[in-house]
Amino acid sequence: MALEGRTAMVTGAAQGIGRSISEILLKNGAKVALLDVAEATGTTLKKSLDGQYGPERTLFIPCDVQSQQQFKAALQKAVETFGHVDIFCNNAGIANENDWEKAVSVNLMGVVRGSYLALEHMNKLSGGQGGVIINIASLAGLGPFPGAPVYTATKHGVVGFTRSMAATSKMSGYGVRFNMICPTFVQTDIINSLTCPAALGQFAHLADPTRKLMEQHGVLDVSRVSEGFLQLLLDETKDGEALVVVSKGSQYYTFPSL
Ligand SMILES: NC(=O)C1=CN([C@@H]2O[C@H](COP(=O)(O)OP(=O)(O)OC[C@H]3O[C@@H](n4cnc5c(N)ncnc54)[C@H](O)[C@@H]3O)[C@@H](O)[C@H]2O)C=CC1
Ligand SMILES: CCCCC/C=C\C=C\C(=O)C/C=C\C/C=C\CCCC(=O)O
Repeated sequence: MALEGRTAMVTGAAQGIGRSISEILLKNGAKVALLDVAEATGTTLKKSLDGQYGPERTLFIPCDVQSQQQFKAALQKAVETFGHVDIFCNNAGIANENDWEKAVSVNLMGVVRGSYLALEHMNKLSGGQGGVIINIASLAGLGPFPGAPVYTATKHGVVGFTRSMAATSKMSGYGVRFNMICPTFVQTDIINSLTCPAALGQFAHLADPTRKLMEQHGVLDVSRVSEGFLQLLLDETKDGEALVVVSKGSQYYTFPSL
């Protein structure tokens, strides 16, 4: 199998896109450390995956990506259990325009924190074995998502950070590839934020047009994102790339040259 002997770590793995990415990694032979702040959902998923793949293939670690201490300990536990980690997916994210500081903390600071911890472990210049880091951004990382300015800002941040890290890693010789995925709407629980006045905050009046936007764009199955993830992971020529996943297909985004 393509990923036999490889070990991955996925944040926000208990459900939705993170779960689908974890499952495609397992199907292709990898071992996966599943990180999530939702302990009950993560524990239930781990039990179900144990039945399918055997208990030694996964590890569930309760972890809030906002906590440096928890995140560092989670990586340490995965390394102790599996020997190394060579695939890292920063996927955990929330949509909350009301508690916008938390959205920045989870969606952007969590991605920076996870990427730096993973790089510290993988960096060939400091004894690591190299690896691949794939961050989950959004179509909202490439253009404005009306009604969700802070969500949009965090995803633009993920795109800029990941592209810069790819260039930094290449120029430094770290042996670590950085890529990102920019999906349109995907059928997961986060979609409920669109009809949740508490999540929309001061922009609750835009709930209807935003829902219409979602109908126009279409809502994808999570498998479309995990298939894109596998493509980016296995193609070693991809570095600093944004894979856009929309209803009509998936394609690499061409950024304007400066
Ligand atoms: N569903 C969609 O339409 C799209 C989602 N995305 C992105 O995909 C990623 C995954 O979201 P979905 O699966 O759609 O949502 P989801 O709400 O189904 O899953 C998010 C997961 O992240 C976990 N999580 C939230 N805060 C966390 C924290 N502080 N620490 C650790 N785990 C945490 C949740 O417990 C949950 O298991 C997010 O970054 C989201 O922004 C991107 C484009 C479209
Ligand atoms: C706080 C409310 C935000 C609700 C967010 C719910 C789901 C978000 C998923 C995304 O990541 C967004 C995906 C696609 C939309 C992005 C841009 C919209 C395109 C705008 C346009 O067509 O003009």
